Amino acid sequence: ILGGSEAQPHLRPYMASLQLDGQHVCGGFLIAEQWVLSAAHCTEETDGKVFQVLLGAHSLTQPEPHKRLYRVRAQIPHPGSNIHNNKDDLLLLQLEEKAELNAHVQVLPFQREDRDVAADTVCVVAGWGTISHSGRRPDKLQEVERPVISRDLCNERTRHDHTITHKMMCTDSRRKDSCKGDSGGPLVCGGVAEGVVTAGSRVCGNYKKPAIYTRIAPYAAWIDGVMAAAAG
Ligand SMILES: NCc1cccc(NC(=O)c2cccc3[nH]c(C(N)=O)cc23)c1
Repeated sequence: ILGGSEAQPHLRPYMASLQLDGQHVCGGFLIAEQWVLSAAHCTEETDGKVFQVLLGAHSLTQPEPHKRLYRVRAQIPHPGSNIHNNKDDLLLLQLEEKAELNAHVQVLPFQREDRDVAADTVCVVAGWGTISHSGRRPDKLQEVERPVISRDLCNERTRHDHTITHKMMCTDSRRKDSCKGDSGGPLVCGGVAEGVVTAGSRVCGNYKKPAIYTRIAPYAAWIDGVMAAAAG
């Protein structure tokens, strides 16, 4: 997160850190007791290794009550996701067991009504991604408020040049922005997850390249279907 501030500890108890060998790789968030939603691009460069999911954390390194690393039973990328574009950039992770819910570990509801969030709506994005252009990584969860911008503005030739579909949304990226390692985290508007951070053009903090999020509502049926099928 560029230009943000340290989150109030455990005020975002849905936040997950997707880790490999104890290293934070991507964000994610708890959508059900045994399920985390993140971004499919997060599995690139992991050469087939399975993530572990850290829940209940504020600091990545310090011991904290209710902080717990969960093994992942299954990682299910959206079938339409691919390495060449940002389409369908969603990843479902089934935890080995149900997460123990408490004040520090909670589910975040996601938007099910497929209607665009109005431009200028101020939303919040949080994560343990880089906090500087030089790639400095934080120990503690960061957050930043960002206004939604219209798809038309985001699709302008000098911005994302008509690559933003109705299943994506954008926020202004002038100075304050999501960045490397924030992918997979939720864009929260009015207490509801409306989008999932996607790396998009990978650029951070440049107003000419607004941040891109995968809208969740268009995928509600896919998410429900995967969870129901796995429940058996
Ligand atoms: N503001 C939008 C936004 C949201 C989330 C992430 C990103 N930017 C990256 O993720 C990124 C940035 C720089 C070099 C990079 N190399 C790689 C990589 N996978 O090799 C990713 C990146 C941007």
